Amino acid sequence: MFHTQSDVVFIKGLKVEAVIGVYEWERAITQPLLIDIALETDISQAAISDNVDDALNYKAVCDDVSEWCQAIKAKLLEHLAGQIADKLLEKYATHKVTLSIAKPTAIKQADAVGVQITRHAKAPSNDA
Ligand SMILES: Nc1nc2c(c(=O)[nH]1)N=C([C@H](O)[C@@H](O)CO)CN2
Repeated sequence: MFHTQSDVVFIKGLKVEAVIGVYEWERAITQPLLIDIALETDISQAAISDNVDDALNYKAVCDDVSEWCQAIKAKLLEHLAGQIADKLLEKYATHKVTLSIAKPTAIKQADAVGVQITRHAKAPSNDA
């Protein structure tokens, strides 16, 4: 489908404590993650109705993403970001997700390190 609108629901600086990392010592602790999410969606119905049931609910997204990060216990940020983007596209009314996940305490000499990815919903197939 071709999307002409470019409305976005966003979340900035979502803080999650989770098991993350490739080294053995990292598997035994939790570390802070800072997550930014932009979900492209059509907000026009919610803008008219003023009803949260018509909106892509950012509180629900925050709760889900926190739970998924803690459950996945990924080694690489790349794996975690890919899994979360796929789940958001599957569960929510969004056709494009941009997600960045930072580890603010991983590298002493850096404010933060991390990854940013953009994923699109698969186009519906024409197979009957
Ligand atoms: N591109 C990546 N590089 C690294 C990652 C990662 O997830 N993606 N992870 C680590 C370690 O877990 C690191 O955070 C420990 O300081 C190293 N490089």
